[in-house]
Amino acid sequence: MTVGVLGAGALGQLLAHQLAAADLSVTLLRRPGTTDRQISHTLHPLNGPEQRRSLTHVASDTPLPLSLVLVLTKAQDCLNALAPLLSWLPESVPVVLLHNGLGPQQAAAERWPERPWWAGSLSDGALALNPHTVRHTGQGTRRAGPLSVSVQAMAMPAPLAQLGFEYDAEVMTALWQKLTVNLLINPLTARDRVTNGTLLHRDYLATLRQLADEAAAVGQASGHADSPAAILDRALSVASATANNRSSMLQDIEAGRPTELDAITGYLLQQARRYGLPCPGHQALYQQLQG
Ligand SMILES: NC(=O)C1=CN([C@@H]2O[C@H](COP(=O)(O)OP(=O)(O)OC[C@H]3O[C@@H](n4cnc5c(N)ncnc54)[C@H](OP(=O)(O)O)[C@@H]3O)[C@@H](O)[C@H]2O)C=CC1
Ligand SMILES: CC(C)(CO)C(=O)C(=O)O
Repeated sequence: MTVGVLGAGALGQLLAHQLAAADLSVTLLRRPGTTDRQISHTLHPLNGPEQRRSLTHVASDTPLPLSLVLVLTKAQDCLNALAPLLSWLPESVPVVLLHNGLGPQQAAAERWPERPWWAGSLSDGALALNPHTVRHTGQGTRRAGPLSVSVQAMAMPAPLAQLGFEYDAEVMTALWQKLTVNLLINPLTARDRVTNGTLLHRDYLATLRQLADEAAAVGQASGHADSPAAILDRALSVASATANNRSSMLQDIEAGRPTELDAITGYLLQQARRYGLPCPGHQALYQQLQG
């Protein structure tokens, strides 16, 4: 059986190489209408020489014997990318949503309630040098866990364990915590066009505190007991560990691509409206970065 990777970008290629290196069969699932073919891909790993592999590309609306699907599109593309695949994929095949941000996970589980949904997050760095060459720029932690109630008794699919994912029974907490990091780092670095480490300068502290306070209030209203201090500390330690990185939102803006703003700040603002909580700091960033 084969693992399907939907989203053949930076992270999708990295995980496809790593699955193939673990002797697992893997197929990159491309947009409908794409011609099926074998393509030579190159991985620049964290250590050691470059690796070349021939990877199979198949259009996502072509039925295949898949045992698992990893979804590595950007958040805003996730539901559209899933629709042609789920039109034929047997309902027993687990699907793992791995994009940043929140919102599409719940939307997918509501739209296709019979599916065994998993979700997770990675803090690796991966940079696509061209459509068939990827550089692994940072080893991160990887967590995944059940999203659907029907999956809660299931063991984690073996390929996830082989990729180094840790099982997390409370995956929504992990996703919330990753969201808070992205909420504090991504919009500010994208607005000011600065590296993550620039946010450690004292000029940013008052703004980061405000963003953490607002996020904590929304988190507490929606069931995440996360304090403003914990949110601020988490973001500052990630900014320090990734000081030279340009956040994914900044990279998207610089490349003229759509950003994941709606699944990050947009998601928080949607929850804030639901609970009647003001979030002027996040609202201002959203307006500055929108469109
Ligand atoms: N890169 C990184 O270091 C990290 C990324 N992440 C998160 O992982 C996710 C993926 O990131 P990344 O790999 O950088 O993103 P990329 O933009 O590099 O890749 C996204 C891929 O999704 C594909 N795609 C979009 N729509 C469809 C569709 N309808 N059908 C099939 N494929 C589709 C795109 O295909 P096409 O080429 O045809 O446009 C593209 O190859 C994001 O949520 C990101 O925030 C998390 C941690 C680190
Ligand atoms: C952790 C962080 C902020 C690293 O740059 C990230 O997830 C991103 O850029 O989207």
